[in-house]
Amino acid sequence: MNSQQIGVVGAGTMGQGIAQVLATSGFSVQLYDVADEQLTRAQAAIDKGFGKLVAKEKLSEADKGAALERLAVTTALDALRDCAVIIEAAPEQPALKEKLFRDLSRLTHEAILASNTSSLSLTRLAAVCERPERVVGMHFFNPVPVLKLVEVIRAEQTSDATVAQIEALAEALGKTPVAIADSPGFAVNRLLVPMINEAAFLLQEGAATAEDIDQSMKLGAAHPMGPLALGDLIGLDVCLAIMEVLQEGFGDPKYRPCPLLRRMVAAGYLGRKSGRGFHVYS
Ligand SMILES: NC(=O)c1ccc[n+]([C@@H]2O[C@H](COP(=O)([O-])OP(=O)(O)OC[C@H]3O[C@@H](n4cnc5c(N)ncnc54)[C@H](O)[C@@H]3O)[C@@H](O)[C@H]2O)c1
Repeated sequence: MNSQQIGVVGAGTMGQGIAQVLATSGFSVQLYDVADEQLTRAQAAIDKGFGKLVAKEKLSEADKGAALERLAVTTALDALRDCAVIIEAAPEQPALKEKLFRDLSRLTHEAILASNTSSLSLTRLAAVCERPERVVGMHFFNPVPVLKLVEVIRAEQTSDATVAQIEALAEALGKTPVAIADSPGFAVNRLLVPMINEAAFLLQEGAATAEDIDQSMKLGAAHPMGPLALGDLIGLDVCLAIMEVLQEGFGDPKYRPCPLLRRMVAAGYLGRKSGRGFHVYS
Protein backbone atom coordinates (compact mmCIF):
# COMPACT_ATOMS: atom_id res chain seq x y z
CA MET A 1 0.00 0.00 0.00
CA ASN A 2 1.26 3.47 -0.92
CA SER A 3 0.34 6.06 1.72
CA GLN A 4 0.68 8.88 -0.82
CA GLN A 5 -1.70 7.25 -3.30
CA ILE A 6 -5.41 8.04 -3.05
CA GLY A 7 -8.23 6.62 -5.16
CA VAL A 8 -11.26 8.63 -6.22
CA VAL A 9 -14.34 6.78 -7.46
CA GLY A 10 -16.61 8.81 -9.76
CA ALA A 11 -15.26 11.61 -11.96
CA GLY A 12 -18.30 13.90 -11.85
CA THR A 13 -18.64 17.33 -10.23
CA MET A 14 -17.30 16.25 -6.84
CA GLY A 15 -14.81 13.60 -7.96
CA GLN A 16 -13.13 16.12 -10.27
CA GLY A 17 -12.79 18.68 -7.48
CA ILE A 18 -11.51 16.12 -4.98
CA ALA A 19 -8.96 14.74 -7.48
CA GLN A 20 -7.78 18.28 -8.28
CA VAL A 21 -7.23 19.17 -4.62
CA LEU A 22 -5.47 15.87 -3.90
CA ALA A 23 -3.09 16.30 -6.85
CA THR A 24 -2.26 19.93 -5.95
CA SER A 25 -1.57 18.82 -2.37
CA GLY A 26 1.10 16.34 -3.51
CA PHE A 27 -0.86 13.07 -3.55
CA SER A 28 -0.85 10.60 -6.44
CA VAL A 29 -4.42 10.08 -7.59
CA GLN A 30 -6.13 7.20 -9.36
CA LEU A 31 -9.40 8.64 -10.65
CA TYR A 32 -11.84 5.86 -11.56
CA ASP A 33 -15.13 6.10 -13.46
CA VAL A 34 -17.28 3.65 -15.38
CA ALA A 35 -17.57 6.13 -18.27
CA ASP A 36 -14.52 6.82 -20.43
CA GLU A 37 -15.94 10.09 -21.77
CA GLN A 38 -16.50 11.28 -18.21
CA LEU A 39 -12.81 10.75 -17.47
CA THR A 40 -11.89 12.81 -20.54
CA ARG A 41 -14.24 15.58 -19.37
CA ALA A 42 -12.78 15.38 -15.87
CA GLN A 43 -9.20 15.71 -17.14
CA ALA A 44 -10.17 18.81 -19.14
CA ALA A 45 -12.00 20.33 -16.14
CA ILE A 46 -9.07 19.64 -13.79
CA ASP A 47 -6.63 21.10 -16.32
CA LYS A 48 -8.83 24.21 -16.45
CA GLY A 49 -8.94 24.30 -12.63
CA PHE A 50 -5.12 24.22 -12.49
CA GLY A 51 -5.04 26.96 -15.15
CA LYS A 52 -7.15 29.21 -12.90
CA LEU A 53 -4.72 28.66 -10.02
CA VAL A 54 -1.78 29.54 -12.29
CA ALA A 55 -3.58 32.72 -13.46
CA LYS A 56 -4.08 33.71 -9.81
CA GLU A 57 -0.41 32.91 -9.14
CA LYS A 58 -1.38 30.29 -6.56
CA LEU A 59 0.37 27.57 -8.58
CA SER A 60 3.47 27.76 -10.78
CA GLU A 61 3.52 26.25 -14.31
CA ALA A 62 6.04 23.69 -13.04
CA ASP A 63 3.81 22.68 -10.10
CA LYS A 64 0.85 22.44 -12.47
CA GLY A 65 2.85 20.02 -14.65
CA ALA A 66 3.83 17.97 -11.60
CA ALA A 67 0.25 17.86 -10.34
CA LEU A 68 -1.00 16.67 -13.74
CA GLU A 69 1.63 13.93 -13.70
CA ARG A 70 0.34 12.74 -10.32
CA LEU A 71 -3.15 12.27 -11.76
CA ALA A 72 -4.00 8.99 -13.49
CA VAL A 73 -7.44 8.09 -14.82
CA THR A 74 -8.81 4.58 -15.18
CA THR A 75 -11.89 2.52 -15.92
CA ALA A 76 -10.40 -0.48 -14.06
CA LEU A 77 -11.34 -0.67 -10.38
CA ASP A 78 -8.29 -2.89 -9.88
CA ALA A 79 -6.02 0.16 -10.37
CA LEU A 80 -7.13 1.33 -6.89
CA ARG A 81 -5.72 -1.75 -5.15
CA ASP A 82 -2.64 -0.01 -3.68
CA CYS A 83 -4.36 3.17 -2.51
CA ALA A 84 -4.19 4.08 1.18
CA VAL A 85 -7.57 5.83 1.02
CA ILE A 86 -10.35 5.52 -1.55
CA ILE A 87 -12.83 8.38 -1.68
CA GLU A 88 -16.12 7.45 -3.35
CA ALA A 89 -18.04 10.18 -5.19
CA ALA A 90 -20.41 8.09 -7.34
CA PRO A 91 -24.13 8.91 -7.82
CA GLU A 92 -26.30 9.14 -4.69
CA GLN A 93 -27.98 5.75 -5.16
CA PRO A 94 -27.93 3.33 -2.22
CA ALA A 95 -27.73 0.10 -4.26
CA LEU A 96 -24.96 1.46 -6.49
CA LYS A 97 -22.87 2.66 -3.52
CA GLU A 98 -23.41 -0.59 -1.59
CA LYS A 99 -22.18 -2.63 -4.55
CA LEU A 100 -19.15 -0.36 -4.94
CA PHE A 101 -18.27 -0.62 -1.25
CA ARG A 102 -18.68 -4.39 -1.28
CA ASP A 103 -16.38 -4.61 -4.33
CA LEU A 104 -13.84 -2.17 -2.89
CA SER A 105 -13.68 -3.95 0.45
CA ARG A 106 -12.86 -7.17 -1.37
CA LEU A 107 -10.27 -5.45 -3.57
CA THR A 108 -8.26 -4.07 -0.64
CA HIS A 109 -8.24 -5.02 3.02
CA GLU A 110 -6.02 -2.14 4.10
CA ALA A 111 -7.43 0.98 2.48
CA ILE A 112 -9.78 3.32 4.27
CA LEU A 113 -13.02 3.51 2.29
CA ALA A 114 -14.50 7.00 2.52
CA SER A 115 -17.80 8.11 1.01
CA ASN A 116 -18.65 11.65 -0.07
CA THR A 117 -22.36 10.86 0.28
CA SER A 118 -24.57 13.84 1.16
CA SER A 119 -27.35 11.86 2.74
CA LEU A 120 -26.92 8.10 2.94
CA SER A 121 -26.18 6.20 6.15
CA LEU A 122 -22.49 5.39 6.56
CA THR A 123 -23.44 2.70 9.06
CA ARG A 124 -25.38 0.86 6.35
CA LEU A 125 -22.50 1.22 3.88
CA ALA A 126 -20.03 -0.06 6.47
CA ALA A 127 -22.29 -3.06 7.14
CA VAL A 128 -21.73 -4.46 3.62
CA CYS A 129 -17.93 -4.24 3.94
CA GLU A 130 -15.42 -6.80 5.12
CA ARG A 131 -13.63 -4.30 7.40
CA PRO A 132 -16.39 -1.94 8.54
CA GLU A 133 -14.09 -0.16 11.01
CA ARG A 134 -12.27 1.30 8.00
CA VAL A 135 -15.41 2.90 6.49
CA VAL A 136 -16.09 6.58 7.11
CA GLY A 137 -17.81 9.61 5.58
CA MET A 138 -15.65 12.33 4.02
CA HIS A 139 -18.12 14.96 2.93
CA PHE A 140 -16.68 17.75 0.81
CA PHE A 141 -18.59 20.81 -0.36
CA ASN A 142 -19.03 22.16 -3.86
CA PRO A 143 -16.86 23.71 -5.29
CA VAL A 144 -14.28 21.48 -3.61
CA PRO A 145 -11.21 23.62 -4.42
CA VAL A 146 -12.88 26.65 -2.78
CA LEU A 147 -14.89 25.47 0.25
CA LYS A 148 -12.83 24.67 3.32
CA LEU A 149 -15.09 22.32 5.28
CA VAL A 150 -14.97 18.52 5.34
CA GLU A 151 -17.54 16.72 7.49
CA VAL A 152 -15.95 13.52 8.81
CA ILE A 153 -18.83 11.17 9.50
CA ARG A 154 -18.39 8.33 11.91
CA ALA A 155 -20.44 5.20 11.23
CA GLU A 156 -21.32 3.08 14.28
CA GLN A 157 -18.50 0.73 13.23
CA THR A 158 -15.81 3.34 12.36
CA SER A 159 -12.63 3.12 14.46
CA ASP A 160 -10.94 6.09 16.14
CA ALA A 161 -7.85 5.44 14.01
CA THR A 162 -9.89 5.75 10.79
CA VAL A 163 -11.43 9.05 11.91
CA ALA A 164 -7.98 10.38 12.89
CA GLN A 165 -6.47 9.39 9.53
CA ILE A 166 -9.25 11.07 7.55
CA GLU A 167 -9.04 14.22 9.67
CA ALA A 168 -5.29 14.31 8.99
CA LEU A 169 -5.91 13.84 5.25
CA ALA A 170 -8.46 16.68 5.23
CA GLU A 171 -5.91 18.94 6.93
CA ALA A 172 -3.22 17.92 4.45
CA LEU A 173 -5.60 19.18 1.73
CA GLY A 174 -5.89 22.56 3.46
CA LYS A 175 -9.41 21.79 4.70
CA THR A 176 -10.94 22.02 8.16
CA PRO A 177 -12.49 18.73 9.31
CA VAL A 178 -15.42 18.55 11.73
CA ALA A 179 -16.33 15.18 13.22
CA ILE A 180 -20.00 14.31 13.26
CA ALA A 181 -22.09 11.25 14.04
CA ASP A 182 -23.95 9.36 11.33
CA SER A 183 -27.33 11.10 11.45
CA PRO A 184 -29.58 12.32 8.61
CA GLY A 185 -28.25 15.41 6.81
CA PHE A 186 -25.13 15.45 9.03
CA ALA A 187 -24.60 19.08 10.17
CA VAL A 188 -24.54 21.42 7.18
CA ASN A 189 -27.45 20.04 5.16
CA ARG A 190 -29.61 19.62 8.27
CA LEU A 191 -29.19 23.32 9.02
CA LEU A 192 -29.12 24.70 5.51
CA VAL A 193 -31.81 22.85 3.57
CA PRO A 194 -34.68 23.33 6.09
CA MET A 195 -33.93 27.06 5.84
CA ILE A 196 -34.34 26.91 2.05
CA ASN A 197 -37.53 24.86 2.54
CA GLU A 198 -38.86 27.46 4.99
CA ALA A 199 -38.10 30.22 2.47
CA ALA A 200 -40.22 28.26 -0.05
CA PHE A 201 -43.07 28.22 2.51
CA LEU A 202 -42.79 32.01 2.88
CA LEU A 203 -43.01 32.39 -0.89
CA GLN A 204 -45.91 29.92 -1.16
CA GLU A 205 -47.86 31.86 1.48
CA GLY A 206 -47.32 35.08 -0.48
CA ALA A 207 -45.69 36.60 2.58
CA ALA A 208 -42.96 38.22 0.46
CA THR A 209 -41.52 38.12 -3.04
CA ALA A 210 -38.59 35.84 -3.89
CA GLU A 211 -36.36 38.90 -4.28
CA ASP A 212 -37.34 40.27 -0.86
CA ILE A 213 -36.93 36.91 0.90
CA ASP A 214 -33.39 36.66 -0.49
CA GLN A 215 -32.66 40.30 0.27
CA SER A 216 -33.80 39.76 3.89
CA MET A 217 -31.21 37.09 4.61
CA LYS A 218 -28.45 38.91 2.71
CA LEU A 219 -28.92 42.22 4.48
CA GLY A 220 -30.45 41.04 7.76
CA ALA A 221 -28.30 38.00 8.46
CA ALA A 222 -25.22 38.78 6.33
CA HIS A 223 -25.66 35.64 4.22
CA PRO A 224 -23.68 35.98 0.98
CA MET A 225 -26.66 34.63 -0.95
CA GLY A 226 -30.40 34.47 -0.24
CA PRO A 227 -31.96 31.05 0.56
CA LEU A 228 -34.00 30.81 -2.64
CA ALA A 229 -31.03 31.73 -4.84
CA LEU A 230 -28.98 29.19 -2.88
CA GLY A 231 -31.65 26.52 -3.46
CA ASP A 232 -31.46 27.32 -7.19
CA LEU A 233 -27.68 26.91 -7.08
CA ILE A 234 -27.77 23.58 -5.22
CA GLY A 235 -30.62 22.28 -7.42
CA LEU A 236 -34.21 22.12 -6.20
CA ASP A 237 -34.34 18.36 -6.87
CA VAL A 238 -31.33 17.92 -4.57
CA CYS A 239 -32.97 20.11 -1.90
CA LEU A 240 -36.19 18.09 -2.11
CA ALA A 241 -34.28 14.80 -1.85
CA ILE A 242 -32.47 16.05 1.27
CA MET A 243 -35.77 17.15 2.90
CA GLU A 244 -37.15 13.68 2.19
CA VAL A 245 -34.10 12.09 3.83
CA LEU A 246 -34.55 14.32 6.90
CA GLN A 247 -38.29 13.61 7.09
CA GLU A 248 -37.82 9.87 6.74
CA GLY A 249 -34.75 9.74 8.99
CA PHE A 250 -36.23 11.68 11.90
CA GLY A 251 -39.95 10.97 11.33
CA ASP A 252 -40.56 14.54 12.43
CA PRO A 253 -43.17 16.66 10.58
CA LYS A 254 -40.99 19.74 10.96
CA TYR A 255 -38.97 18.37 8.02
CA ARG A 256 -41.95 18.11 5.63
CA PRO A 257 -40.99 19.34 2.15
CA CYS A 258 -42.81 22.50 1.06
CA PRO A 259 -45.53 21.67 -1.53
CA LEU A 260 -44.28 24.53 -3.73
CA LEU A 261 -40.83 22.92 -3.76
CA ARG A 262 -42.40 19.61 -4.81
CA ARG A 263 -44.39 21.28 -7.60
CA MET A 264 -41.36 23.09 -8.95
CA VAL A 265 -39.34 19.89 -9.11
CA ALA A 266 -42.27 18.11 -10.82
CA ALA A 267 -42.40 20.92 -13.38
CA GLY A 268 -38.68 20.58 -14.10
CA TYR A 269 -37.88 23.98 -12.58
CA LEU A 270 -34.73 22.76 -10.89
CA GLY A 271 -32.85 26.03 -10.49
CA ARG A 272 -29.77 27.27 -12.33
CA LYS A 273 -29.13 23.97 -14.12
CA SER A 274 -32.54 24.10 -15.86
CA GLY A 275 -32.56 27.88 -16.36
CA ARG A 276 -35.48 28.39 -13.99
CA GLY A 277 -36.09 27.86 -10.30
CA PHE A 278 -37.25 30.43 -7.76
CA HIS A 279 -35.46 32.88 -10.05
CA VAL A 280 -35.05 32.86 -13.84
CA TYR A 281 -31.59 32.45 -15.39
CA SER A 282 -30.79 33.27 -18.98
N1 LIG B 1 -22.81 18.00 -6.32
C1 LIG B 1 -22.71 18.45 -5.08
O1 LIG B 1 -22.89 19.66 -4.80
C2 LIG B 1 -22.37 17.52 -3.95
C3 LIG B 1 -21.88 18.05 -2.74
C4 LIG B 1 -21.48 17.18 -1.72
C5 LIG B 1 -21.62 15.81 -1.90
N2 LIG B 1 -22.13 15.31 -3.08
C6 LIG B 1 -22.22 13.86 -3.22
O2 LIG B 1 -21.12 13.43 -4.03
C7 LIG B 1 -21.51 12.27 -4.80
C8 LIG B 1 -21.28 12.55 -6.28
O3 LIG B 1 -22.05 13.67 -6.66
P1 LIG B 1 -21.74 14.49 -8.00
O4 LIG B 1 -22.57 15.72 -7.94
O5 LIG B 1 -20.28 14.59 -8.21
O6 LIG B 1 -22.36 13.46 -9.09
P2 LIG B 1 -22.14 13.44 -10.68
O7 LIG B 1 -23.39 12.88 -11.24
O8 LIG B 1 -21.63 14.77 -11.15
O9 LIG B 1 -20.94 12.38 -10.87
C9 LIG B 1 -21.07 11.01 -10.61
C10 LIG B 1 -20.02 10.27 -11.42
O10 LIG B 1 -20.05 8.90 -11.05
C11 LIG B 1 -19.90 8.11 -12.22
N3 LIG B 1 -20.45 6.78 -11.95
C12 LIG B 1 -21.68 6.27 -12.20
N4 LIG B 1 -21.75 4.99 -11.79
C13 LIG B 1 -20.54 4.69 -11.27
C14 LIG B 1 -19.97 3.51 -10.69
N5 LIG B 1 -20.69 2.39 -10.55
N6 LIG B 1 -18.69 3.54 -10.32
C15 LIG B 1 -17.95 4.67 -10.46
N7 LIG B 1 -18.42 5.82 -10.98
C16 LIG B 1 -19.70 5.81 -11.39
C17 LIG B 1 -20.62 8.88 -13.31
O11 LIG B 1 -20.14 8.49 -14.60
C18 LIG B 1 -20.24 10.32 -12.94
O12 LIG B 1 -19.03 10.70 -13.56
C19 LIG B 1 -22.95 11.98 -4.40
O13 LIG B 1 -22.95 11.03 -3.37
C20 LIG B 1 -23.45 13.32 -3.91
O14 LIG B 1 -24.51 13.18 -2.96
C21 LIG B 1 -22.49 16.13 -4.11
